[in-house]
Amino acid sequence: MDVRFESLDLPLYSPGNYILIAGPCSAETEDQVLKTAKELHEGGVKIFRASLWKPRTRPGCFEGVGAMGLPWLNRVKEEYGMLTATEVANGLHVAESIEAGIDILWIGARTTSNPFLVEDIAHTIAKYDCQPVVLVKNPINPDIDLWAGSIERLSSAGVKRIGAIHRGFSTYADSLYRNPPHWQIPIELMRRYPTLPMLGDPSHITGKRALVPEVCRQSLDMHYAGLIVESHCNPDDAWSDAAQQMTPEELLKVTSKLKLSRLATCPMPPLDAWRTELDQLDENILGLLSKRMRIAEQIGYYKRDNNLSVLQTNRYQIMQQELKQKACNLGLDDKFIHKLFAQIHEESVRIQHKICDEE
Ligand SMILES: C=C(O[C@@H]1C=C(C(=O)O)C=C[C@H]1O)C(=O)O
Repeated sequence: MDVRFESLDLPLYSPGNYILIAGPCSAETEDQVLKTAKELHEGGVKIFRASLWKPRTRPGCFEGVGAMGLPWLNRVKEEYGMLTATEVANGLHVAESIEAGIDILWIGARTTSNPFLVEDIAHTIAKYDCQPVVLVKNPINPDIDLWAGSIERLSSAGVKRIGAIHRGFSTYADSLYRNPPHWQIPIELMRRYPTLPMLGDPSHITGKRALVPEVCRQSLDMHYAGLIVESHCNPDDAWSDAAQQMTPEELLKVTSKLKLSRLATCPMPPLDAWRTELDQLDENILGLLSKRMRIAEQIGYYKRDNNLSVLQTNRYQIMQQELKQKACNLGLDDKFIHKLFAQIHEESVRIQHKICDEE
C-alpha cells in the first residue's frame, strides 16, 4: 500500500536537532508530573510524556491515574510551554485526550496488535479537525505486518501526522534486554515507508537504565528522527518500570551529546568507491549461492532415488561446527555465521523437499 506521511512538525531538541520526548513512565501525582517536567524543561526538552492509562501484564499493578491526570498534563503545557504526549488504547481515551489538548498520542505495543482497537482509535482521531500526532509502537511480537497494518489503518482513516516507535519485541529466552530490538524489523519498515519518521524507545528495549545511553546512540545511528525516553524525578520510587527510568539530569547528560545523523545522499568519493566494491562482492556471493543451491538440487535427486532423508543432521552438525571454527579464524562473528548458514541450509532443505515431493 502506498502511504504518504506528512511531517510530524514537532519542535526539535536543539542540542542535537532531533525529536526528544521525555517524561515518566506513568503520571503518578500532580507534584511528580510537574517536578519532572520542570527539570526536563530546564534542560531544553520540549515534549513531555506520561502514561495515564497503563496496560499491565498482571492484575494488581498500578494501572494509571486515567483521565484524572489530564489537567496535570495541561499544567505542564501552561507552565513550561511543553507539548504533551500520552498513550491511548481505545477511542474513548483518544476523545478525552484530544479534548484535553494533548498534542501527541501513542498507541502501545499491545494495542497495535489489535486491529479493532486501532480502527476505533483511527476513526475517532479522524473526526477532529485539529489532529494530534499519532505514534505507533511496534507490536509485542516480532510481526512487521501487524505494525505496518496499524499504520496503514490510521492513514486510510485520514490520520495525517503518523510516526512509529521502536520499543523492541518480547522474548521468552533470557536476554540482556527486556525487549530485544531485532533491528531488522524497524529497518524493513523504514525500507517499505521511506518517509515514515521512526523514534527509538530505549527504555522499553533495555528495561535497565544503565543500558539506555547505548541504545539512544544506536537509535540515532539508525537514522531515527528521535527518541522517546522515560525520565522520573525519583526513579527508584516510581510506581511502574522503576528500573528503566532515569532522572532528568542523568538523561540530559546523555541526550545533550547526541545528534541527528544524516543520510549520504550526495556523491562522497571514498564511500562511493567502497560501495562499488561491496556491490561486486555481493554479486560474487550471489554467484556462489546459486552454485551451492544447484549442487543441493543434484543431491536432492540423488536422495529421492536412493531413499535418503532430506535432512542429514550429522552432516549439518559437522558443517556448522567447522564453519564456527573457520569464522573465528577469519575474525567473523560466529553467531552471525551460524544464523547465516542456518538460513542457507533451510533454503537448501526447501529445494530438496520440493524435489522429493515430485513424483
Ligand atoms: C545438502 C545436503 O542436504 C541437507 C542440506 C545441507 C546443506 O545445505 O549443506 C546439509 C545437510 C542436509 O541437511 C546434504 O545432505 O549434504
